[in-house]
Amino acid sequence: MSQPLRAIARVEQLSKHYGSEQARVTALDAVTLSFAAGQFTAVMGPSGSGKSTLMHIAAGLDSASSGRAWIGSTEITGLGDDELTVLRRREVGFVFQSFNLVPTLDVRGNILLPFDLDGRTPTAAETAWIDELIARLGLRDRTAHRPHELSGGQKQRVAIARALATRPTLVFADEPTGALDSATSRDVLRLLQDASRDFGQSIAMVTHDPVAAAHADRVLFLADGRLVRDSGPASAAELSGIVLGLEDAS
Ligand SMILES: Nc1ncnc2c1ncn2[C@@H]1O[C@H](COP(=O)(O)OP(=O)(O)OP(=O)(O)O)[C@@H](O)[C@H]1O
Repeated sequence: MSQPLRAIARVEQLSKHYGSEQARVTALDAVTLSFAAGQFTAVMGPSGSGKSTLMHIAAGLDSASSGRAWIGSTEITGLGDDELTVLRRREVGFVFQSFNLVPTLDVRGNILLPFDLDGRTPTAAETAWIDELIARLGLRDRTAHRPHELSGGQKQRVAIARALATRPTLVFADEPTGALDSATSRDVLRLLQDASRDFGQSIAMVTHDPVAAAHADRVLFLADGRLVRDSGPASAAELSGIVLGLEDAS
């Protein structure tokens, strides 16, 4: 019998509300789920279903209205800012929809930022890995450019390289292929697959794209702030059918 997979991140009865009484929006409604260690998990669902909110709270970047969240065995709900920052810096990579690049740093400087923030320089092996990331993401001739000199897709690739640079245990990626053409998307998805298959990293990826989600080992579906389906690997056509059904129902 196979062993149950260990959870690398977990939320329990997680709710998030925005606004006050009359204008109250429930972004997450008592969601309980876990991301398994070493797995590539995609999160899909209609626009406004709570995907980004879930990722932000699970990564310790936003607070919950109620419920609990863990990274590994550490409960992050209620953790102080300093402890949370150290945990995130050591264990978590995040690709934001807005890329969040530092405008004054060039591409290499942005990719090296997690090391700088942790007060250390990369080892020789880490430098080799960063060079490989730069090559695989097609950024070799852009390393000395600053973000304002890059296209949207190039900025997104820098954000992905930065998130993977320290080989964090857990990577949260919010629409990591949203600004990319289909060939570059495929390269990024392969990189994420390799991160989980070859290096045991856990990937949680929000996407609207069934072709992207078809690269995952597992696909979670949110609708109206609730987890409504938990699927194993599936084809783009199957995932597309599920998403259309959820959109029709909402
Ligand atoms: N800061 C905020 N203030 C008020 N409402 C918010 C805020 N952030 C998100 N929401 C609301 O919470 C709900 C969930 O938003 P969220 O961004 O998590 O959805 P999503 O599934 O990621 O959407 P999309 O696919 O369009 O990116 C939406 O109704 C949104 O309008």
